[in-house]
Amino acid sequence: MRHPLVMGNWKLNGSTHMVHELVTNLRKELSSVVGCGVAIAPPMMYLDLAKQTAAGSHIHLGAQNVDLNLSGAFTGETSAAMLKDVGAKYIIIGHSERRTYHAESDELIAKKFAVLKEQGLIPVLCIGETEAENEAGKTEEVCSRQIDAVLNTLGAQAFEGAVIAYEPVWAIGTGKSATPAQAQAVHKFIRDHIAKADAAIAEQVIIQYGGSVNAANAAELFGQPDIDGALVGGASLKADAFATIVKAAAEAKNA
Ligand SMILES: O=C(CO)COP(=O)(O)O
Repeated sequence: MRHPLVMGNWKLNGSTHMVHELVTNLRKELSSVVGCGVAIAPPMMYLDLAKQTAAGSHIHLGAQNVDLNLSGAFTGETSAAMLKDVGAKYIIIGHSERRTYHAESDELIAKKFAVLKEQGLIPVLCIGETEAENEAGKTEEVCSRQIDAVLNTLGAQAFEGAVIAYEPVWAIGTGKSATPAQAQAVHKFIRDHIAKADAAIAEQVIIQYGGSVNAANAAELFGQPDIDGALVGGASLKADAFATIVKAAAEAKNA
C-alpha cells in the first residue's frame, strides 16, 4: 500500500523571515494530518533554519539538487553527505529547470540518483516532456528515456523507496495543469514501464504529479489511482494552499 507524498519545491525563493513564518504556519495547519508524507525543499541556504523551525513536527526536509562528489575541490557545490548531515531526506534531481538552465543530462541525473542511494537518501527523480514533445506525441518516449537512464544503469531495485515526479514542462508555473485523466495515463505508463523490469518495485514506487498543482485542483488529481501526491512549486510558498493540498492527498488516499 503506497502512501502519498506532498513535497514543496520552493525553488529560488525565501528569506530568514519567510522560512520562519511559512514553516511555523505549516506546522499549525498540518498538526492533525495523517496518511500523507510531507516534505519541503527550501534553498540550501535555509535548510538548517527550516530544520530548526520544523523540529518535532512531521514535516520532512528536502533539497533541490545535489552534486555527484562527496567532498573536495568542487566550488559552489553541496554533497549528498552534507545533505544527510543536516537532516535532509528527499532530494530532488533532474528538475526540468536544471535540465534546461544547467544542461543536466539523463546520464548525469542517473549518477546523482546512485550517489543519493549510496548515502541512504531518497531521490525524487523529475521527468516530463516539453510542450513541443507533447504536441509531437512523444510524451511516453521522453518519460521512458528519462527512466531508462536509471533503470539501465542501476536496475529496477534502485527504485525501491524512491520517488518519481512526473512534471510536464508545459504545466510548470503556467497555471495550466495536466488534467487528472492526462496525468493518470502517463503515471500508469511510467508504472507499467517499471513493472516490465520488476512488478513489485513498480507497485511501491511513489509517482507524484507536478505542474500548477493548487488548492483547487489537487483533490481531483489525487483521486486518480496512480497519482501518489504532488511536487508543488508556487502553491508551496503559501501555508494555507500547501496545507489544503496535503489534506486533499491524505483524504483521497484514506477514502
Ligand atoms: O516545478 C514544479 C515543482 O517542482 C511545479 O511548479 P508549479 O507548481 O509552480 O507549477
